[in-house]
Amino acid sequence: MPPKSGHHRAKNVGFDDDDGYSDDYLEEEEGDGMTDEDREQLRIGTAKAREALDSSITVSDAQIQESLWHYFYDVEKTVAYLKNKFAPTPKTTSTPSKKQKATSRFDQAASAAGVETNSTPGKQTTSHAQLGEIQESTCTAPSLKSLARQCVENVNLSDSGTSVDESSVRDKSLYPAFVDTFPTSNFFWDTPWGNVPPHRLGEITVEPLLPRGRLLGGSSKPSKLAALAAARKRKQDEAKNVASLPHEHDTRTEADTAVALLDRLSFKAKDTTGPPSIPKEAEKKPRHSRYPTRKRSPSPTPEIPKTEERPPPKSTAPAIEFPDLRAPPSIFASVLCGTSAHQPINQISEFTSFPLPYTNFPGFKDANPFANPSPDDLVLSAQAKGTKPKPAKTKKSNGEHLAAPMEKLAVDEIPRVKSKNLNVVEEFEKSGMKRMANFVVIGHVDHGKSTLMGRLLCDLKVVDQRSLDKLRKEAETIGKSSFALAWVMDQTSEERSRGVTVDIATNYFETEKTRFTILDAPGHRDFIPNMIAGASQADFAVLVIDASTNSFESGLKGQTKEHALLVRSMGVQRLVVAVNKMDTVSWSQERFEEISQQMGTFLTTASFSAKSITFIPCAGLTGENVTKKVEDPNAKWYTGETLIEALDSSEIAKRNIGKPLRLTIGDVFRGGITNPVSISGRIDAGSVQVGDIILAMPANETAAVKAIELENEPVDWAVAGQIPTLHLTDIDPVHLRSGDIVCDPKNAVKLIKSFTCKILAFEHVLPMSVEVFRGRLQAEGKVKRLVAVLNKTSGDIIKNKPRIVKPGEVARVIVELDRELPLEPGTRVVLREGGNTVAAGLLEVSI
Ligand SMILES: Nc1nc2c(ncn2[C@@H]2O[C@H](COP(=O)(O)OP(=O)(O)OP(=O)(O)O)[C@@H](O)[C@H]2O)c(=O)[nH]1
Repeated sequence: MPPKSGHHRAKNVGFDDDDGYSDDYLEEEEGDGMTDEDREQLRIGTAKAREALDSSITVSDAQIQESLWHYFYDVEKTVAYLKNKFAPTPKTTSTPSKKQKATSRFDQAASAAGVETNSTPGKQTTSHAQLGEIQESTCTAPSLKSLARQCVENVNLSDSGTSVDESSVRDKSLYPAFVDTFPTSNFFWDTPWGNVPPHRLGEITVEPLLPRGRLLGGSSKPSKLAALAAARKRKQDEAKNVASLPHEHDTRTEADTAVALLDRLSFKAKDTTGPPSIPKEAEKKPRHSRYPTRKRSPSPTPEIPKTEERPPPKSTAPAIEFPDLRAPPSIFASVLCGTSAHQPINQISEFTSFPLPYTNFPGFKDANPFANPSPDDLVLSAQAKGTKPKPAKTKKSNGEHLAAPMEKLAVDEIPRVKSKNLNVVEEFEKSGMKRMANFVVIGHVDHGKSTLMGRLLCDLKVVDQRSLDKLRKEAETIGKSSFALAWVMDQTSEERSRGVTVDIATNYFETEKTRFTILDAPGHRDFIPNMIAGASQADFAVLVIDASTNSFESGLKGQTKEHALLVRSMGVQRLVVAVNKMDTVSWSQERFEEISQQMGTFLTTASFSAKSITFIPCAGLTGENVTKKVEDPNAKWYTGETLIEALDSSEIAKRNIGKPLRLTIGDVFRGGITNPVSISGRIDAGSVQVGDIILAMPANETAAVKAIELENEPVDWAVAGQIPTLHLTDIDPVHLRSGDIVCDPKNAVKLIKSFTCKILAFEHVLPMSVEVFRGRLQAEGKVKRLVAVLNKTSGDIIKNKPRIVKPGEVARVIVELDRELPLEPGTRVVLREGGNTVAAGLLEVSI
């Protein structure tokens, strides 16, 4: 028969079914929905309870019935409750008048460390409606099956330690000792995290005895039905246990059970070595006279005992240890280290470390992993045996050890580049190398000098066809296709864009007899100094003349004559005259002979020997008669040499290899990574080898020759007539300029300010201001005095102290410089005035 009333329904409600109830539903069922059977049981129970109660106890029927209702018409329970509740005995101090918030574990720990807790006094009334919340917070430890049952009944027991309203305490009389002596806040007090002793491990399968709310559904307040159902279930369990226990007192048995549990937990409230937070006042105040042996555990206001007064803890007696304020070790750390670093060794037990399954194996316990050498030790010892180090040499004392490097720091004059000390003259003779010739290409602007040299290099395969095709394409791009061959020599962007040679361009080729160095000079008058620099390095000259109509004539008025005179005044005796662009005049024999006659007359006037002059008709653009015979039918009249044959047959002046080093710097290169300072120039006399110390003049600074390159190949030495590149060390680049003289420090060039010079006059020469050129070396000066006019051939004096020297005359003059220059007898100099060359000559004597 299904229950009809709420009471019946509550009896059949399992805990698990309670989740579906709400307070609203409870209120609705608690109306006057009692059945007749309920009313009859209440009436009979009331009569029996009235009989059992003493007359001294004043209680109303309604109160009796209320109790019967709670105890499911159990008269005996009801009477016990009513006696306890309404007995005239004085009220105990079990309920503090002031409700204070209990001290949490943290606060107790803080108190133990001398930190006052911030207890917040306040009233907190716990009602039956709050039962679930309280129980949830205090009795959820799964290991305390029986304890949880107690918690269900002791609704006034809270973690906060706050006593509840007197009227609402209905079960306190049943378990007062437990309530007063074991606040759950201390339950885990002596249990370090991760080191729960086995006997305190919880049983996960414990049935929930309390109605759950909140997260598990339902109301946050436990329903009355749920509380009654729990109480009924507890009653049934008690009935089973009571049968096997002495029948002295039911509640006492329950309390003893709790005491036994506390003993197992090593909880000694009476022990003087107990937790310092236990106040003595609390020990003096028994909560319930019926169970006076149990003391309440920490009071709300713990008293901090003085450390010095506390006796030393007995190691044998289990005691509650207040945790250190420092954070306990993690499980991982506990497994690794076994225990906290600051825990006393004598307290290390099996509970202080996380037990691992294999730790109980006898083999593991007896194992001593550090008894034998480790694998690393074995390997190291084996290695030590295999490669025994040789006995160390006796080390020098510290003083000797430090003295050795100091000796290396000694300053000496030995160059860092070691010289091979070669006899260069012998090396040169033994080498059997081809004769070497440097020629300068001179002539008026645009007469075809660069084009002619480009043709020569291409025909001699110095420049391959692919490179030439590339140059042609690039020249076509900017509309200067006719300059493609000239670009073989003119390699700077400025020269290519302007179509004009600016500086000396150097290139190399060789024939069967000779290794040639080309010095392509600029034809424009603005670059005469550069032309002079090139001419100063030349053994002979190639004068290029444009055979086109009017070009030859304009050249005579321009740099054709000037260049010829300059090279002659600088010592050049051999001259090859290339009558160029013969294709433009259809290889006219008349034109060629006209030019040859006019130029021959002029050149002989300029002190060139007729037999030292060779005229070659050619066309550089087409390549006719450059390296191969001309095939044009109009040129049948010419049966002479080609240009290359004329070059190869040129006589070369004797080298002054055995004399002291004299090198005219043609160019200075700075900033290379491997070679920070390099110079190039013709060796006028002497030789140089790697490791030599040289002297730069007029800077008067020495340097070491680190390396030598000749025609882009490294060599050990170089001799007069060659134009090497010297890589230097131990000198600042500021001391090296184009035109300076590099010489042997032991036979240095002197610096002079005035000298006697035999000149060939190009213009009228008077005592006058002039610019003095020695190659690229240049200085302001003046013709101070005219000494004499000389015979061109014999050099005899024709006239002393002339007032003027006419063009074409040879004279001896005294030149004075504004600054000192490295000059010596035999040096070729050029005198220029206002951009015109007025004379060139040979330095005779320094004054
Ligand atoms: N028709 C013809 N033109 C030539 C010949 N040689 C050179 N040219 C042209 O003459 C022009 C000038 O030639 P370049 O070689 O630059 O003359 P350059 O004497 O080197 O000039 P600078 O070095 O500036 O003094 C170019 O346009 C050439 O194509 C030739 O044999 N025949």
